[in-house]
Amino acid sequence: MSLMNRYQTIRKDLHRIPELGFQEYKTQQYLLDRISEFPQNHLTIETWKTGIFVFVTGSSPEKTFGYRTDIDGLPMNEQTTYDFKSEHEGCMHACGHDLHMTIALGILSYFSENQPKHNLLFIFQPAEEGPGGAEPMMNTETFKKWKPDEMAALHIAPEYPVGTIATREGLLFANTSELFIDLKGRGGHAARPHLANDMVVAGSHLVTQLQSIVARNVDPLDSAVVTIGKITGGTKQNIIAETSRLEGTIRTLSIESMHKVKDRIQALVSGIEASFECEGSIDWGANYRQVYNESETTKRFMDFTRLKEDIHLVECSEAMTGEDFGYFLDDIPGFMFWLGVDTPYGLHDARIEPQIEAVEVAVKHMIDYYNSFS
Ligand SMILES: CC(=O)N[C@@H](CCC[C@H](N)C(=O)O)C(=O)O
Repeated sequence: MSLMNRYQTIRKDLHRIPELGFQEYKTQQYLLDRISEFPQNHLTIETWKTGIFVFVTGSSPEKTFGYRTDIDGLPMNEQTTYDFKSEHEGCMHACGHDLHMTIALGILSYFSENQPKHNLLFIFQPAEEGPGGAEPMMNTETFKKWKPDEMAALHIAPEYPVGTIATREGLLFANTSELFIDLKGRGGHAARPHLANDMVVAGSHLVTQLQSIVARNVDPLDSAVVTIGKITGGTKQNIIAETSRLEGTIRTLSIESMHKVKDRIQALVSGIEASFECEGSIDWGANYRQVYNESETTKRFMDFTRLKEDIHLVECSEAMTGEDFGYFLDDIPGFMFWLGVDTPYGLHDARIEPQIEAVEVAVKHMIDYYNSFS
C-alpha cells in the first residue's frame, strides 16, 4: 500500500470514531494498535488516561524533541459529503484532530524504522477542545522523566492551500477562558408574568449586555472576544422559565484584558441579579495559556521551511483561537504552526473537508526538520 493510501485509511478510520475529551477510548486503542505495528526496537510506550506517550530513543542523543497531537472530537452533527462519516452520532472531527493524529503516526512510523540521532517524544493528548489535557499530561511523572528540550505542534488551516505552512514568532493564539453563567429566578404560568421572574428574559438581556464589553471596555488597539455559543432555559413554551444558562468562551491577547473582561462579566451578572431579582453564578471552566512561539526555535523552523521549494511559508498574524498547547510553550521553547488544508468551511464547521494531501506535506516536512539536527 502506498504511503498516501495508508494515511488515507488511517485518517478515515479515525474520522469515523470521534470522541469527546477524556472519552477517547476507541481512539486510544486504535492509535496503540497502529503503533504496535511499527518496529519496537527504540520505542517505549506509556499511557495516561486516554492519552499516549511514545519515546523514541535516539542513536546518540544530545536532546529530546517533543511533538504533540490532540486526539479529541467535537459535539457536532457531521454534514460532510464523506462516505466515511462519524459513526458516533452527535460527535465529529471538525477541528482536524483526525489529520493531526495521522500526521503524528506518519512521523512516528518513519522514526521507528529510521532511528533518529536525538530522542523524540510523541504526545497523543486528549481533551484539547476542553477541559484540557496538556497541563495534566505535563504534570505526569512520564512527561517529567522524558521532558523535551523543544516542543512542536501543528493545526490545520482551512484558508491556506495545501503546501502552505503559516506561523510567526511570538504570540500565535489567544488566552482563553470558558464561561458558564447560571441564572435562577421564579417560574410560573405564561399568562401570569407578574407573579414570576422570567430567566429567559434575564438571560437575553445578559447576552446583549455582554456584547458591550468588547465594544466599550477593551482598548480598541487590543483585542478580545466574548462569544455565547449556547443558551438553554425553560421547559415548555407556556411555562415561564425558572432558570437559564449561557455557555461561551472569552478570548484575549493579554492576561490583563482577560482579567478586565472577567471583572466586567462579573459586574454585568451582578447587575442582572439586581435588576431581575434573581441569582446568578459564574463558572470560568477551563482556562488556556496563550500560544507563544519562542523566538530562536521558531526562527530556525521558519528559516528551514523557507528553503523548501515545495512549501510556501506565510508569516501570519496572531489569531483568537485557543490551544492548550500553550501550556507546553509556557515551559519549553518551541512553536506551533498552521498547515494549509484548503477547504471553504472553517474550523468547527460541520461541513469541513480538509484535503488529505496536507498530511504527506506535514509528515515529510517534520521528518526533514528533525533530521536536520546533526
Ligand atoms: C483550535 C481551536 O479551535 N481550539 C479551540 C480551543 C477551545 C478552548 C476552550 N475549550 C474554550 O472553548 O474556550 C477554540 O475554540 O479555539
